[in-house]
Amino acid sequence: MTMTHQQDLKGVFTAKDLDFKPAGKITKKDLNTGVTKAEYAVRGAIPTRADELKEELKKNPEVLPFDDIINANIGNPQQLDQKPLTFTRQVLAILEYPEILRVGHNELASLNLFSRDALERAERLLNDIGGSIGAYSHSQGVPGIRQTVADFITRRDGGEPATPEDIYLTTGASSAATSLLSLLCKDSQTGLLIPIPQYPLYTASASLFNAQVLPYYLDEESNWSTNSDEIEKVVQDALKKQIRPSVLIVINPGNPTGAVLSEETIARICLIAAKYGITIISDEVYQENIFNDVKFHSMKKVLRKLQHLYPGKFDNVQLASLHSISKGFMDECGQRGGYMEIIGFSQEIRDALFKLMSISICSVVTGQAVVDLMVKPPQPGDESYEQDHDERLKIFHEMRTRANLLYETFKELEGIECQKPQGAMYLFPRLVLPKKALCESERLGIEPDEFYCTSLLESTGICTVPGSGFGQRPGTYHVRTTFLAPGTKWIQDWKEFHQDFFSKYRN
Ligand SMILES: Cc1ncc(COP(=O)(O)O)c(C=O)c1O
Repeated sequence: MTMTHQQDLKGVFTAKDLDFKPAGKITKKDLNTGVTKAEYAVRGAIPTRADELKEELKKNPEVLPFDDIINANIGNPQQLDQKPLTFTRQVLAILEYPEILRVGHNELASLNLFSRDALERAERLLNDIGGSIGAYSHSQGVPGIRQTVADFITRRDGGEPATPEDIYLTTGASSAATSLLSLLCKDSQTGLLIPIPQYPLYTASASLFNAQVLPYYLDEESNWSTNSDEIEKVVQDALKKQIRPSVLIVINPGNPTGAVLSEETIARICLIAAKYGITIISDEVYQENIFNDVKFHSMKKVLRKLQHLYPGKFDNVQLASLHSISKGFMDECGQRGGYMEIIGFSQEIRDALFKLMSISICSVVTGQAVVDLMVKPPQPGDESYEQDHDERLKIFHEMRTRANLLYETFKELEGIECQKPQGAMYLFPRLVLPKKALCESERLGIEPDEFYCTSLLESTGICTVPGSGFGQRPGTYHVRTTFLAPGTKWIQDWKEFHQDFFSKYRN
């Protein structure tokens, strides 16, 4: 503030006005306890330490036993040098600066900077959006983009129709999930059935919205499968304790497990939802990340099949399914885009959801455009098709090769047991740690898997997340790693670390 400005306020208060002791600052105790209780390990203590080490590497590289931090803690492929799809970025460049179009299609195409189909898509999107990505859109999202999403879902689900009225474009799947949960968590007796292990967005949201977590455990021995009998038992136990099992969260393909649900398992999940009136949130953000001859079945497709097969029985099932531009082949995590499809809800619930979504006006409009590009990539015959197809194939092969290499490496090692990769971007191996390592972690006052992950980070720069951040059966320990980091040296470094760790702590 300049002197003149300070002087403007001189004399505004009397001495009596200023005769008070300044009040203190707010403290943690004044906050929403839901926020204080919530935990999100993907960006927790170990990644925070990795950030400190990254700074240390810049200042004193010689004091650390590694040259780089490998961020295997979060599914963030472009942070790890994955190239964005060219078609996506060409369209976005024009959306950001439509003046480029004034140069003319032929001239732009001859520069080899923009393909003709990118120019056409950008024009169509600008038209649908209403001219500028800098303007708010409809609260459900741009109608033309919702139509593209509905067409995609219809194709994906073998012709089962989807409509733009059921689609919301969202600022990523996270915001779709938190909006839905803020609507559905009525009070502290609301129960959320959450798979364990799970992506911690869901337990953190349960804390934020003061709901009860009703954990259902996935079966590690059968490649982290979902057991519907286990879910039904959790439902019945909750009811006995006067907790309403209101929402069933399914993550398919799973994070952190990578497990992909069979059609039969999905049908059994729908049966529980139909029987007990539980809303399903099906998080399907990894639907394109499928490896090793496994097939993805959407919750919506299976539900529709059941509705045709057993008229009347499944008509009241309420489902919200989520998708995101952060995963698959787009991997545009930073652009923040996604969609949810809501089906089976009554008009009054749809109205309430619309009101809730309209409070935050609309989702990021460039993110909405990327959703359009995700669900409608270049097709054979389009100028970009070959290049786009090759770029996708490269991403797919690199991820699958590294997933399999990491899995094979873990298989060779003692004290680490890993299920075969099926989908998503992660492996979640179990650590069977020697007693001496357990004692050492106890002495340090940390969980054994946290001890392992911390030691891995400090020795190699590889940043992972301990299983405790995702939930695990008591007495078991895991580590979650992505298989996104480029190259294979880090896998070799991990192997050597693991062997040294076991030599040091072997009983
Ligand atoms: C299962 C799952 N759902 C949702 C998200 C968040 O997605 P978005 O970036 O679209 O918010 C993630 C991110 O890793 C995830 O693993």
